Amino acid sequence: MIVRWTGRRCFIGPNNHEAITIRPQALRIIRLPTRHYATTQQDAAAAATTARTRNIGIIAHIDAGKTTTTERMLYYSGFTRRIGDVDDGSTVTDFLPAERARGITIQSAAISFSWPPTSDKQAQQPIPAGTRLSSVPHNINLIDTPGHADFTFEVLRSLRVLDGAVCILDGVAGVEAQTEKVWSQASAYAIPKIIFVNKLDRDGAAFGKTVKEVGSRLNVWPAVCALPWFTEDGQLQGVGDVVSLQALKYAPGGDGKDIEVVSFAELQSRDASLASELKKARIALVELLSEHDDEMVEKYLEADEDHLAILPADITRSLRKCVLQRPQQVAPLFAGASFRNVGVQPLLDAVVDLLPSPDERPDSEISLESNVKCGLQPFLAGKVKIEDLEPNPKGKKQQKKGKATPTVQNVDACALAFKVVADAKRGVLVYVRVYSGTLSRANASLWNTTLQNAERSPRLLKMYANDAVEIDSISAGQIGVIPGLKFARTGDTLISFSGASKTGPPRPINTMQLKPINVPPPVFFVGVEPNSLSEEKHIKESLNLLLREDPSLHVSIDEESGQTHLAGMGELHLEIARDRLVNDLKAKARIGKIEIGYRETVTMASGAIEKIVEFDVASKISKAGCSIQIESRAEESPSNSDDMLLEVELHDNNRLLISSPTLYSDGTPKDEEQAGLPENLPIETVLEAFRVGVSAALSRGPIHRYPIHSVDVQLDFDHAKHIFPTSNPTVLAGAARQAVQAALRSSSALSENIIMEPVMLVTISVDEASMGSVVHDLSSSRGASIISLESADDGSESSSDSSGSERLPIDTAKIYAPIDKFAGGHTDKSAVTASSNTAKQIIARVPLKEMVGYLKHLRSLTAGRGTFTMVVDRFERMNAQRQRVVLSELRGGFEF
Ligand SMILES: Nc1nc2c(ncn2[C@@H]2O[C@H](COP(=O)(O)OP(=O)(O)OP(=O)(O)O)[C@@H](O)[C@H]2O)c(=O)[nH]1
Repeated sequence: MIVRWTGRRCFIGPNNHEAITIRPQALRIIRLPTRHYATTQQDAAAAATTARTRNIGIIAHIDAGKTTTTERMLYYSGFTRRIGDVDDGSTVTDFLPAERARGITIQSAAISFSWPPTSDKQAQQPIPAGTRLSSVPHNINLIDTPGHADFTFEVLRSLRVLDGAVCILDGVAGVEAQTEKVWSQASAYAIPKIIFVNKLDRDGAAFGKTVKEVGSRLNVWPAVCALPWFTEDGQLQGVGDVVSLQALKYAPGGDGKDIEVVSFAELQSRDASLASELKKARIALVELLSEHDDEMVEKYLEADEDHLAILPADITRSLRKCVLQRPQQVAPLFAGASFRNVGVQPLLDAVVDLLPSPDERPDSEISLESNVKCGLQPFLAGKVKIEDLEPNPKGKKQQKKGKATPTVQNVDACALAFKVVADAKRGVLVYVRVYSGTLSRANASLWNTTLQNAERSPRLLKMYANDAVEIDSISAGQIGVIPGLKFARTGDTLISFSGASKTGPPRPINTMQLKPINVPPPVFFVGVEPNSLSEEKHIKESLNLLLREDPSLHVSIDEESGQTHLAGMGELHLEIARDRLVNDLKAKARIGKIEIGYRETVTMASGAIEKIVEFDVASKISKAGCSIQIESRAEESPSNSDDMLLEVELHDNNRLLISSPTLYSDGTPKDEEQAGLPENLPIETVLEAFRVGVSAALSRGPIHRYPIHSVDVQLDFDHAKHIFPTSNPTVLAGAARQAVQAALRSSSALSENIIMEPVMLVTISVDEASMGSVVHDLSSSRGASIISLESADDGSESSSDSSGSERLPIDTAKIYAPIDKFAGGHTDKSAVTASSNTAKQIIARVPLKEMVGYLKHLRSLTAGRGTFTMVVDRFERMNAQRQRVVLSELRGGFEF
């Protein structure tokens, strides 16, 4: 049977008899009712829409083919009329100029399309029981994630909102270092994953070896669902479908829409070797599923123990079940070559058939009052009682027990801003994922629970890469865009609340936050200097925008020198930020050399330093004060004093402890005779102003101007003595800042060896032959401490997953993998295993300074084959000699 995908989708039923055709898809505008006024019918439509939604991401090592595969997905779904090409910069998803210029994905692009192509109406109908999911249209929200290590935060940010992921592997390189890293990050978020082995058209592609590596390096059982189908001379011509027992032959050189479907019977006469391999693969698949799903055992017995007789629909159902198991132990694996347009439609079917819809995902965790955790759904259902939420504030009168949280039913929607982009045409766009309720245009007021401010969102959009369509609402489980927000940053929680006052919803609803993403500390920085004074304002605004887009960047301003530092997680990260600042946001500034972000610390306590300061603002004198003591950070938590009002973690492992002998934690005076705080200064405002002042002072050390690391700051204030009728947040912050600066000067003068350097945890993948020279270089010339040396394929390390349970390594001998006939002579199974055993992994702790420019060096030591990933492990104090060397070198830095 020959099928042509020409904007009409043809589905092949389990027995290859049925063919259903569906009209070509138009850009779909989903109009959903708001939750409040929804009728039962509308609710049913919303539920059907959620069931037909897949929020997925593509994860992989750099250059594995994520963007190339995405372009095919858009093309086959009818979203684009031609296939974009990474190599000539015409892709839909890499739309930033910097991305197109470099051919890499930097900022994840969120994009929606339908698979299979559809009209609006169909997507809101419930799916009849027993129907193959991929035979009815689904709305796929796809987030293309970057593969470069410098953009780990971008990857985490998008993983946070995904319900499932496609992991793309390069069929020549196999499982690479970055793949392992992203895979384990996705596992930590319990994200179900399927695998696509790409680039099987390339010389040296080794499908079987890659399958084995999935088991050994990703510690998951590969369920081989597709096999590459080669011509006799080794050209990739299609794929064998292990589930449906048929083969798909793609027209050579075509756009991948002309597919010949070859039944198993026919295949036996046309290509007996593929037919026989399909049979082996089917047996292996049924055996594997039977080990993880009891129903598959029943189906096997019902089929008279004939692996081939089990219905494809039953196998698909079992695969789906295994994918959704937590922890995931089985990963369905598909094959193809996106660039040659082979194997992408079966992958799209798998996305719909095997990955979960939003309502199949576990409930989201929220935090309230910054330190109480509970599930979002029980909280919104009013099932969480106040006494469960109160963190038992010190010195505070107890709340009445047993009272249900007030007015949770007024929360119309709760959403996470997972990406902020400054679009040249449309201004600032905030990408959100809605976790409960419906964000609606009609209810345009939003409360940002992270920033504690209100914003208006009169318009909502659905993004199709860089095209936007206006919509009325975004319902739970959906991804959409709010244009025009002034403050919201990536990672903020936004809620829509009926009847919110000017100061937002009542407590604790106003503090409710979806689990934030941990931002790793920045380890490189550059100086940013405006070309002229008149440019200062524009540069400040542009930097603010960059920070809203990417919270893994940090900006700090040295009060004394006026110098601005932009800090980031890697050289490429800062290079891209610089491009964005200078080229896209047109900031006229001189950007300095990239330097390592060292830190300063103190080893001697400062003694208490009291400051009372006066500020003259617009001819009005305002006055405030406090007392500060600084010491090296203690391991243990401070003792539970009655005076303690706040304990808060600041950047760089610093901790702030605020105490007052005169106030309760709710701001009322302990002495009832005494006047309380001025009306304009509620306790939250006072504490926040002190926090802001302390953080600002810690961003520059007194000796070397590096940020301060690992100190405890004890701030004491007596409201009768330190807070005046003229006090305001600015002067309170100023008092705290000046007191911290004085305390730092006093203790730094007494401390020694106060510079700390970033030390990285580095994972290097090399082949056995180069391992000796790489280890020697690391330990003799780079001050590394080697943590472990292991074969990357021996599975000698067990891994843990999101549930925290340790999993045993997988025995690769038990993994089914076909023989790689065309992979450079690996013609038998033992060769596959032997070759895969030669990959070695070195894990070491190395100072960042020694890793600058390391990739080039590693390549020269390993004949170009070595790769590595690194993450910040910790900051360590340098010994006196190393500190001297570093300080003497610090005049320089290094050039881009
Ligand atoms: N031969 C062959 N080349 C491919 C295939 N898929 C992708 N490529 C090429 O591999 C290179 C990288 O592809 P991309 O799609 O940009 O990879 P990516 O994973 O998106 O890369 P980043 O965005 O940088 O992370 C490009 O030159 C593609 O043309 C394939 O199936 N076969």
